[in-house]
Amino acid sequence: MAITTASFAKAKAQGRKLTMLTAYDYTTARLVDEAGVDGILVGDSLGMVMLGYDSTLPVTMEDMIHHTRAVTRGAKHALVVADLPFMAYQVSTEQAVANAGRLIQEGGASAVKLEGGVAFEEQIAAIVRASIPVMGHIGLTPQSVNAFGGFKIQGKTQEAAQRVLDDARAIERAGAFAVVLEGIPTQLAQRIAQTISIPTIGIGAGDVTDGQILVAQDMLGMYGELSPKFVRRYANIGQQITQAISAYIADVQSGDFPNNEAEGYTMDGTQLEGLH
Ligand SMILES: Nc1nc(=O)c2c([nH]1)NC[C@@H]1CN(c3ccc(C(=O)N[C@@H](CCC(=O)O)C(=O)O)cc3)CN21
Ligand SMILES: CC(C)C(=O)C(=O)O
Ligand SMILES: [Mg+2]
Repeated sequence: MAITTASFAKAKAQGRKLTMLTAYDYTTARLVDEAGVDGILVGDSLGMVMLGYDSTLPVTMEDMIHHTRAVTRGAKHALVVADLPFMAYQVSTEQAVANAGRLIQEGGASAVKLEGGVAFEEQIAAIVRASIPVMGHIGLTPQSVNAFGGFKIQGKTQEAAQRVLDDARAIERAGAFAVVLEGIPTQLAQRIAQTISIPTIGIGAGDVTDGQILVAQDMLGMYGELSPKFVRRYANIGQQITQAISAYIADVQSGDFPNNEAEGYTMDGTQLEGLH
């Protein structure tokens, strides 16, 4: 059975931890989906991991739709959530609803995610009114990298923690079905998880949230340019890829690959005699 936003609420009610990972392409979506995660996020982190930018700010709606289409073709079970990129929802509520609609209609996503709480309560409520489920995202919101002066943990002082808690309440009030808590102290994440009734999905927010999310390439050891403390490395796929490619280069150069019996094709030799 396919996962829905109702499955997220049910998991929280039953105390079953929710699992999410990112995917940006068909092949990865299939692998992540077959392993059995509840949700797949087509994150705007694809700008860094897939496109080589040093932040998520250059990512466009066209980028998001292109990758979301690939992921939705590969995901048979998990709920696919797509990020609204920087400037797709900040300018006006009308633009926010229209762009959320494109991720659903053109991308095939089942829900959208946007960063911020109090400041975008109106946008969230309007997208929800258009029958599009919304996931909130607060704390270390990467689209605010310039305002934060870097990818810095948020909510460490009373004033900063109050802002994050107010954002969480605004997101719940606006009708979001879940919220990502990123890069905040575990004690603050616990307070938020106790205060709001919708599922909380943590990344760098400790073990107190209703679920967890990571960037797949981070936990698989395929993307070395960031090493946030919250990433646990479950494999070293990047190293395995480099080793496999080095072996291929050596085999071609030595004449070991290809082997004509194992990896080549033959024809009836008499057919060659007629060639001129
Ligand atoms: N591959 C990837 N993984 C991510 O988790 C991710 C992206 N890309 N792109 C968008 C944002 C950027 N993110 C980041 C990037 C760096 C840190 C980081 O270095 N954090 C410091 C904390 C510094 C402090 O204490 O304030 C760390 O040491 O963990 C955290 C989140 C999370 N997101
Ligand atoms: C890290 C997650 C929450 C995200 O927003 C992304 O991958 O873009
Ligand atoms: Mg994102």
